Amino acid sequence: MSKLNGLILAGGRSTRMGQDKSQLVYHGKPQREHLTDLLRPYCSVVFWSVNAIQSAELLNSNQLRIVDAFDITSPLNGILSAFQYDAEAAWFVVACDMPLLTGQSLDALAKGRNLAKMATVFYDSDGQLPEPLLGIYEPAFGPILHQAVKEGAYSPRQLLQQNDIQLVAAPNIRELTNINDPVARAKLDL
Ligand SMILES: Nc1nc2c(ncn2[C@@H]2O[C@H](COP(=O)(O)OP(=O)(O)OP(=O)(O)O)[C@@H](O)[C@H]2O)c(=O)[nH]1
Repeated sequence: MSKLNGLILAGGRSTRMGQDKSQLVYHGKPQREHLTDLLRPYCSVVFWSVNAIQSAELLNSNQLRIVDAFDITSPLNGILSAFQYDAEAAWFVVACDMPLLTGQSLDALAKGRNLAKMATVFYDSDGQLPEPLLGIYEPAFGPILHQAVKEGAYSPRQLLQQNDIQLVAAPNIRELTNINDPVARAKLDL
């Protein structure tokens, strides 16, 4: 079995929130740190997937990070850069903007993992489509992703729909809620 690395997707522009979503505090520490703690039991190492600006801000920190290596603004940049960093690892990917996430969901994904498929992900809240930004991506997904990005296909959901993946029912679909703007954040009971 290939080693499983963690990847916190933190490199988005957070335009709607107006501040870096990965640094918002919901559980006593910045979300990117909180998620690192949650992922650690499943992974040999956990990296933050960051853009160039964030990476420069972290210059004096020893935080493990992978800087976006491609000229696109998309979560796929982060995942592809991770495969470029280590093509033989599998990557347990978690978006930084799911503050309700707990180990319950991560456990369900880890237990539902199918090594013969390219990825193991949950159905999204409609129970129909795959939720791409929380999942385990096997090494076989790397070349597929590379090709897709080369062709300008940047929709992670579409990419999953076109490939052989393992879909798992989320134990608590609420945990997959994205919080993208201050209004949604204010409504959260955390
Ligand atoms: N590494 C990396 N992560 C990204 C990139 N774009 C989005 N993400 C991450 O993917 C997840 C979902 O991001 P979105 O909500 O689609 O985009 P966003 O840039 O964070 O927010 P908006 O600017 O408001 O759309 C978050 O965890 C982001 O940090 C990117 O270009 N690089």
